[in-house]
Amino acid sequence: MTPGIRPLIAGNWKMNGTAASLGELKAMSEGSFGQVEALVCLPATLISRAVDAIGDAALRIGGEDCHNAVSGAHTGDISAEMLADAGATHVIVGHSERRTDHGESDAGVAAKAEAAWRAGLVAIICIGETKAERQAGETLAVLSRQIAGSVPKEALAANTVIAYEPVWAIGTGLTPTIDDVAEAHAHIRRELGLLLGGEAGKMRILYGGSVKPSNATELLNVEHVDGALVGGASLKAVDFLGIIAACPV
Ligand SMILES: O=C[C@H](O)COP(=O)(O)O
Repeated sequence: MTPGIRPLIAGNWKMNGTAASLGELKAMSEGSFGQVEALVCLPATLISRAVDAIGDAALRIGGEDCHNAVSGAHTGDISAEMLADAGATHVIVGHSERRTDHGESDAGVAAKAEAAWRAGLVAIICIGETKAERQAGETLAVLSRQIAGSVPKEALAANTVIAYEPVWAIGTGLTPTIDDVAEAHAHIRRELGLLLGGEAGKMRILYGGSVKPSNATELLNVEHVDGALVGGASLKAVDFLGIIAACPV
């Protein structure tokens, strides 16, 4: 954790969930968050129903991706303004599954972050190396390149969160060593400093990749790990709330 930064535990339901899942979300919203900010990013089909279901609970609701345009001929896409209209407060951009499945580039991710800000949303910008890149010793260089390309230099701590997700740790049950997490997060903080100056010291850097209640405390205790982006373990209230409870604040 970074002194003075309020931790964020963010769920990402990916392509999971129907109306039948709203009960689980309601149970999450009724949990205890303490000093933690809690967010669940949902498929677009669920956002407005989720916002209605949780009422005035502190749990925030976000989207998983947005187009960079306000509106137009982009079949199947959704704009940041539409997400905001549905009640979202955050949106994930540049998740590795989007970069891989939809060929998203660093420049495209930066444009989506700017679209998020335009709509008043917080952009959660994802970066992370593949297994091949790690094995080739390129992890830090990849992170530098992704930060330079995906994080607009106007980013503020108030409207931007960085999520470091080693691609090989997502949904695999594998996590980097604590030393590797510490090295990556310290590197990200340094690179953000070069790009953003003083804002970098206030910006949240999340770790993502096989976070669960049993490993959350150890990961969140690492310097410069200011929260988590959680996939599989965010689908069940008991697991998600377990991660929040494990947060060392
Ligand atoms: O966005 C979340 C991440 O991709 C992590 O997913 P996971 O917790 O299922 O490994």
